[in-house]
Amino acid sequence: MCSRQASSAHTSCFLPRPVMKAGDVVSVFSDVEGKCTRGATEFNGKKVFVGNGVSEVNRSELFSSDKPGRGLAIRMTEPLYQSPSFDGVLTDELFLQNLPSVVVGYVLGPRPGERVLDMCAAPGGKTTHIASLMGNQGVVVALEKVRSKMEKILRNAQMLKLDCIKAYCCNSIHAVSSDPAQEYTEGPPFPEESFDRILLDAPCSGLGQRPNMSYSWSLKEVCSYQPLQRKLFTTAVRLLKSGGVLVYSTCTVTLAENEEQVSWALKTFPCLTLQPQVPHVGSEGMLGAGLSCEQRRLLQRFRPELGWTGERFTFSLEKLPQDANQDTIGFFIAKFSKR
Ligand SMILES: C[S@@+](CC[C@H](N)C(=O)[O-])C[C@H]1O[C@@H](n2cnc3c(N)ncnc32)[C@H](O)[C@@H]1O
Repeated sequence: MCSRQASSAHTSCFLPRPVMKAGDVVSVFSDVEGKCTRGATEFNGKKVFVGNGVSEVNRSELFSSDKPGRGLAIRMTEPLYQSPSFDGVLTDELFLQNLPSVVVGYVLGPRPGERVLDMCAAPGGKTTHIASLMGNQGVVVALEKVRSKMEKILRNAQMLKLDCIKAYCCNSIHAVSSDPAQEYTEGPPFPEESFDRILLDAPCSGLGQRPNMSYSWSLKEVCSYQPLQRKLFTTAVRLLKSGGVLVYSTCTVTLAENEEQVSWALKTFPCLTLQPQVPHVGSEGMLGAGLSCEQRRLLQRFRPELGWTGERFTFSLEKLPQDANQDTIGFFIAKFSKR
């Protein structure tokens, strides 16, 4: 951040550099490459303006302690992005999610008493939503490859008092047992056809996330997700009961990780059929992956372009504004049933 007073003082040789005090009007920038050192008084690196605000603290309170800063430093008065902060609000009752992620839970349509698998679950936003849609009745198995992230799911489930969630640290590619005699056990690996519903909220290139100040991945990294997603998808199909529902979602915008995956899935697994999604508030799937118009209409794509009109809307799934999909992160949802 930089003090507005400070920037005008830069033009004078005679005034000492003013030090930011509580109550000063300041401009806030994001340090795109993470190169600004703590407490630096000048910075010529890459930065992006995110808005203006008023400092709640003196500069010394921000930088003189050894500990990382906590609490509110700048009260934003002119933020560039309109999203309000829900940090720390009703943490034992709410889990903040973006609109497409909430839609995923409804599209999966879990019912009380069912056995549901969330294959890539941390930090558990969708897991906890699914469990609450089930009224905490049945089982939601949440798998996550990274142990510390899996522990976060457990903490979130505990905080929201959702004890039907069972979380395990597991590479979901290997979550299906190769032993045909294997019986269902609480944790992985599971026998084939173990679950009524499966969510594969796949690891992806994340190009739909916003605000995104910079993107430093190589093309090779972006392209690495398609094969990984196919391995996870193959396991998902094996673990799904006949008559079960599989939802595939990503928070990216590439054809390769979205429509091309659907096209591949329909060819590779003739037992799968695309299903209509309720609610359907996104736009249809993109051209270019060999899907028919009818198939593309069954998909849901959310667009990451800034579409903010300044109007506020009250969230209600029955009455979403027509252009709800224009002010969300980029996201993709496909729903399949298995014969
Ligand atoms: C898109 S995020 C999931 C977000 C989550 N569904 C939610 O709504 O909170 C993908 C997650 O999958 C995990 N992951 C990646 N590869 C995995 C694998 N092979 N098996 C299990 N989890 C994996 C990542 O560590 C990451 O936490």
